[in-house]
Amino acid sequence: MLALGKLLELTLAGHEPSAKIQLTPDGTRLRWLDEGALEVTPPAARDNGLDLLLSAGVHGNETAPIELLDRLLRGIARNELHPAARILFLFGNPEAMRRGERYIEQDLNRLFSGRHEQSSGFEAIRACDLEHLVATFFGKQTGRTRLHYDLHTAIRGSKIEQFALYPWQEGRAHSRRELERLRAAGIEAVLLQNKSSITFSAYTYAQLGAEAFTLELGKARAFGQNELVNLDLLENALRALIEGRNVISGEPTLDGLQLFAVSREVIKHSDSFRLHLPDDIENFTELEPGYLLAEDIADSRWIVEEKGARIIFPNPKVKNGLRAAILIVPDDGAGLL
Ligand SMILES: O=C(O)CCC(=O)N[C@@H](CCC(=O)O)C(=O)O
Ligand SMILES: [Zn+2]
Repeated sequence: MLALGKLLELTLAGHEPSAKIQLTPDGTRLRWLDEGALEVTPPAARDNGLDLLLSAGVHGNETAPIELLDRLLRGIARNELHPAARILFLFGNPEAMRRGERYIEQDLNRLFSGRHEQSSGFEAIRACDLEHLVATFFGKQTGRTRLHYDLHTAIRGSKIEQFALYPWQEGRAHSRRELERLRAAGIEAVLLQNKSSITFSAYTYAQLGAEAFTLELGKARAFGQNELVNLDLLENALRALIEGRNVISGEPTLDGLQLFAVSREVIKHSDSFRLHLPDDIENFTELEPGYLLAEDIADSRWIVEEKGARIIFPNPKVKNGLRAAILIVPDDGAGLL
């Protein structure tokens, strides 16, 4: 196998490869760009016009998706997988991956769309570098298709194990076709955002015009301990996308895909913030109207008013000013294009 196919090994060891460019026997070019960043270019005759960004490790302890990208890249480097798409493989936070932690100084996934400029330190520099790498990858060419999957796992268990978050941009409708593709890849639910955000997928969606998603793929576990999460459907779908094969067999459908909209983001404003949920509560747990969800400084209270409300990503330990939970409600998909 080509040495550049071992991007994960190189990244975990903190090694820069001596040969930055390598070619597979079928003419696919691998180019190492930076720590944790590798570009794959198919031979011109096979290029189908898709620019595919696959990222994982934006949170360093979310290893199942890191292992998934490692398998895909090794498949390409072994000449077993024959790309028709241009691909950028990214491991977001190499230092956090080496330490097996979510982040080192601050959450990298809250530093995009320029937010890194208001900050300093390790993750702020990396967010800036990632924005440049991605903007360069997508380039200025028109007529190509831009797609980004930012792969994550969640801190806690979930009533719906594999789900996606679909960013938002003023005047732009969410795509039914992209949701059909996700459904075929084993994604069980999609949360449609309704305001801008500072996450990685929100950046590529709103600033670079890509179709972009954060995918949540089970619970975060250490390297080698991910046998409980079955990513076979997603892996098959990604292999098909890479090779330019149709992912969806038969009539595309959204049947079985649950849609949700954000009702409210719960923001932690101070150290007095208290979240009134059991520690082991699962994502997508329903909360009854009238439930006192959280309290914060100056007697502010978060009370559930929405019918059918569910909670995701409850985390009272986030830094002040950041999202400590999301309240979501079922969506009928009427706004899809
Ligand atoms: O389990 C949790 O509490 C967090 C899981 C996680 O890292 N989720 C992403 C979602 C990004 C998005 O909103 O698109 C995050 O919080 O960064
Ligand atoms: Zn994550």
